[in-house]
Amino acid sequence: MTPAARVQTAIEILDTIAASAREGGPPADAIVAEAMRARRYAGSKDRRAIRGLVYDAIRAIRLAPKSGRAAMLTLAAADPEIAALFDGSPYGPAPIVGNEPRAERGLVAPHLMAMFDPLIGADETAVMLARAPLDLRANRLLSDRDTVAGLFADAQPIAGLADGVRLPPETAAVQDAAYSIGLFEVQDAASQHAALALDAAPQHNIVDLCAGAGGKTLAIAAATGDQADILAADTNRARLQQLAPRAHRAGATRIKTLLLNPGQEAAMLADRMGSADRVIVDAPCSGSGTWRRSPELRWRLTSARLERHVADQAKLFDLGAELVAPGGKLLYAVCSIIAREGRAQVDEFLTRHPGWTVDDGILPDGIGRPAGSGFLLTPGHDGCDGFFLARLTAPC
Ligand SMILES: C[S@@+](CC[C@H](N)C(=O)[O-])C[C@H]1O[C@@H](n2cnc3c(N)ncnc32)[C@H](O)[C@@H]1O
Repeated sequence: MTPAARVQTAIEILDTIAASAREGGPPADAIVAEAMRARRYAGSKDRRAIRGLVYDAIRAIRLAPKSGRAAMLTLAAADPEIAALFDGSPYGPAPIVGNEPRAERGLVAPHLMAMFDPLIGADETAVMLARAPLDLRANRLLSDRDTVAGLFADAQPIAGLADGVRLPPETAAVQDAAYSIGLFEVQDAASQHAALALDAAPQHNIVDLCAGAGGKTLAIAAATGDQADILAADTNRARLQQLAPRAHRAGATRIKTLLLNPGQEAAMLADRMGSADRVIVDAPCSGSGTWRRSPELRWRLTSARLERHVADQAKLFDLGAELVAPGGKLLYAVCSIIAREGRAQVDEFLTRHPGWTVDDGILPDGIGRPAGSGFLLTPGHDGCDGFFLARLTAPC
């Protein structure tokens, strides 16, 4: 492909990504992968270049652009080499005419920035779109950190995580044979901290209420030596279905799954009420803590979607509390740096549930910062995804 044809391809892919962000369709990664499959003629250099242009544009622009061309013109305005490729050559983009509209640069709309947790200052926003490293969790059921670190060049231990291994961005770790036999999982340090903050022990009866594909479920199984009984529930069949094969690969044998029907969650969990020693609610959220990895989530964040998340989080927080045995613990987690999804949810929970108390010291020393009644992990302070965590103890 010519360099101009790569730019035109990036424009077409950005058109699809922007439409999908507006309509709540598939994520950017899936769209890019599909676009590459459809363009078999593109070589590996072409693919790398196109992917680079697409993600540079997504990182640069704060809202879903009106068109892929408007997005690429924003990059062209700052990069004469890209501007020169708007040359009207075959398969390339048409020449730039007059005052063609460009997409606006920036992190997110100002009204959304105003909702960030007060701990998020300019130092944090500067790194919220930086490329993230690839974090692994050595699976202690089958391996250990030194063995996993030894598989990769430039592997570093992650501070505060006995099983954490950090690799340079885009290391093809999952292509290593050790992955296919369960020696490690790909898991950001913040998610590893979240699983450990549950304070689970081998004798515990645990519910993971929003288990998804089981990232944290598996970390909890490993932390308890595969001795705890874990119920992994979720309303999303496609995600939950991934858990059984993942558990099998990881050597985790005591995880049961439960597919919940939306609206009937409490009824379907009726026999578990008041009986769990530990419950984790890793609630659906804006994903604003993961913009380094999924920068296009910014384009999906509207006030209406945020309101829906906040309402769902409060409902799941309450349902999680109903499941906890007297004196048991509930971990509330969101991969978000928006205060309403984090510290405000805990404040409101405590008003609705007098008698519950907040646990301190749920993270290793030096990791995270107190944020209201919980803790906030951030890319700038902790070098991991943004995550809000709070652990609460039920009255006896
Ligand atoms: C942040 S994700 C969970 C990620 C997962 N815990 C992990 O570590 O990989 C939130 C999950 O909540 C699930 N969810 C949304 N509404 C739910 C509900 N009403 N009941 C249970 N799960 C729900 C979503 O399907 C999604 O998988």
